[in-house]
Amino acid sequence: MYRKPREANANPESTEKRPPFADIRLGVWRLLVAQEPGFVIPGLGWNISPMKLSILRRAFSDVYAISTPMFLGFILTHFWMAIESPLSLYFSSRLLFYIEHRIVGGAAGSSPPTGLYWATAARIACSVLTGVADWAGERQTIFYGTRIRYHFQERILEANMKRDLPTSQEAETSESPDPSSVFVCVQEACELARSTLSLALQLRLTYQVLSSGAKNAGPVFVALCLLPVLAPAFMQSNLWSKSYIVQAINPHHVRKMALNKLADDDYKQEVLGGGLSEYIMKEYHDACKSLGGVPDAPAYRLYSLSKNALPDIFLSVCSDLPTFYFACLAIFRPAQLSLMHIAVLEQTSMALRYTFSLIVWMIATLPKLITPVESLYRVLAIENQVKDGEMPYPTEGTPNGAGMSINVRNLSFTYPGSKSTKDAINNVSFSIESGQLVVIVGANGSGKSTIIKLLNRTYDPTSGEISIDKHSISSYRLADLRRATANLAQDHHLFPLSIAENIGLGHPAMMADLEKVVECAQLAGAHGFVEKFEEGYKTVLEPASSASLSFGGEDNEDLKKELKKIERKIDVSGGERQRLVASRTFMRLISKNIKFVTVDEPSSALDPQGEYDLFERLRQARQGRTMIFVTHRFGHLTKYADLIICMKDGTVVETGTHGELIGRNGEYAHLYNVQAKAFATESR
Ligand SMILES: Nc1ncnc2c1ncn2[C@@H]1O[C@H](COP(=O)(O)OP(=O)(O)OP(=O)(O)O)[C@@H](O)[C@H]1O
Repeated sequence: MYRKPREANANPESTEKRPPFADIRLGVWRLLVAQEPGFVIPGLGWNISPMKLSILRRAFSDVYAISTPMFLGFILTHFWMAIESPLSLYFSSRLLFYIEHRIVGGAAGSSPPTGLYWATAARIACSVLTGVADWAGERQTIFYGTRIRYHFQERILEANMKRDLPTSQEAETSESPDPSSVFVCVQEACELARSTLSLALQLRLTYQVLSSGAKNAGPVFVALCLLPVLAPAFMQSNLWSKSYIVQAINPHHVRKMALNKLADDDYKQEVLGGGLSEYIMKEYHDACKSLGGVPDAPAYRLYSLSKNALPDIFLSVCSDLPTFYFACLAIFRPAQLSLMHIAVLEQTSMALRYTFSLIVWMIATLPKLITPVESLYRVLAIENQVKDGEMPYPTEGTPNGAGMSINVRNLSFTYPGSKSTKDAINNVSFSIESGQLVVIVGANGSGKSTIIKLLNRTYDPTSGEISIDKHSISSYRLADLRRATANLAQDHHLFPLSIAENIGLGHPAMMADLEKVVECAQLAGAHGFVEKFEEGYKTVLEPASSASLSFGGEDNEDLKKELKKIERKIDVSGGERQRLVASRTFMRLISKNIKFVTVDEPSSALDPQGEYDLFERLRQARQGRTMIFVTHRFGHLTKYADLIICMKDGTVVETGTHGELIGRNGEYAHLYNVQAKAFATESR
């Protein structure tokens, strides 16, 4: 059954504090309506706090700083639009006054008064200036708006680019700020100011014009014009200015929705294959029956449903009150009314109501428009969790071509927000000398990738210390460390750029050297398939979407086909993708700055030969650099390793060379034998 809005305390235990939201049941819905802090005008939804005002001030100062001349032009246009309506009204009333005087006064033979010419010229000038202001306003919205959007797009991109991974994973940074929000908000605030000024001038003028005829008619008329706009705010509940969550809680409705979804293509195979249609239809029918007519109309409509027709009748009559009032004046005080008064009444009653409703609407929406601006500024100000050091890397005196030496002591780490009760790695210690080849082995989840992430300073450890060339990793400048590191990871991505750029970005300084790019693609085994593309190395594999179909074009088959053609993407297999990413790493290895290379299982989709070749070529490209491999298929690598780190459940259980660890017959020997056995079985 439909139930009237009933507001309940969302948090029954707290009796002193205001609950953060009202909990309301409506039809099949549960509504959680935020009780927002700040100054609220009842019924109008005006809710603005000093914090929001300071954001608005900052938005204005930014918009002003982006282009002062454009800002001044923008303000001027709005100022004209504010005074235009009352000015036009004033000149219209003067014009009518002279027209009436001439027609009714019977002055047909005499020459017209100069005031008539002036009023006509002024009225025409107003119209011309309004045309100019409309044209300028439109251009300002597009060009000034675009300039402001570009400015904030760039700042957002810059902030996102600099943000480190742990900070990016915080909920606050996952919101995507809207670069248009600042201009939209400033525009709305200007329009609010403009409408308020316009309303004040309109009221003043109406009051003056009408009071000059019928005594006291001005204030009464104005009050009657505004009443129909104000009354609904106090008489009708609505959700349009409120923040709320709508949740379907009626179990029969929820089941109906779930069953309805089973018609989607995703479930086709199971539903058709399993012959489930009959069961689904029966259950759907039962759910509808159990719902028993409880309305599922949108919650906002149920919320504003009145108990009886009285408010609607009152509001309807209210909108005719100004006309009734003038009818009364015409009956009881006909001498005080003129043609001019009637014309002004006609024009102003509509204009006043429109401007006032606009203001009511804008004061309710402005705080909502400030919210995205607030979140934009918040996102721009977020500081990285991984703090930058000050020491340059490599330090003075480090021999050219020497790899990084690494010392790890009592390292522990838990991922931020992890629900696990165990550390990802716990009390890990090991040392790697400059130029060593290291292989980290261990079962799934044993902490191998986590170690790589800590060595690359993607995260900072929870406790323990990492030293690079005898100094704490956190004392070095992050940009220097990144410049000295090449990292080929398992979660690799292609950029929505050309293949040449995708590879060249490994070493941007040499990006223009296509020969080097091709050489690197050959090393990673990517050249063969890249050659086959029509556009070769210029091919863009994952282009950013650039076309869209208009709403009206949905039923135009030719347009739809054309869109498909435009959007057609060239795809590659998972293994080919891995080869392209590996090509980028070979490109990076050209740089003499690289002193540390990490290779974390980048070969899951490669065929055995591809994987073998990749590891061999990476190993050969080492040239004195320190290199760490993480891989499950380590048989062909560990025999070359200077150090094998064997991990289990987040701890290092063994370290040594292949021979030493096999001799120890522990965890490494166990993993190695499992692989060898599987291989022997496969080859039999
Ligand atoms: N982003 C993350 N958030 C929370 N926990 C994580 C995250 N990444 C990894 N873990 C957890 O940390 C532990 C170590 O994971 P890690 O990825 O380092 O293991 P691994 O040895 O590299 O595993 P695999 O061989 O499967 O790649 C695991 O228990 C894993 O569930």
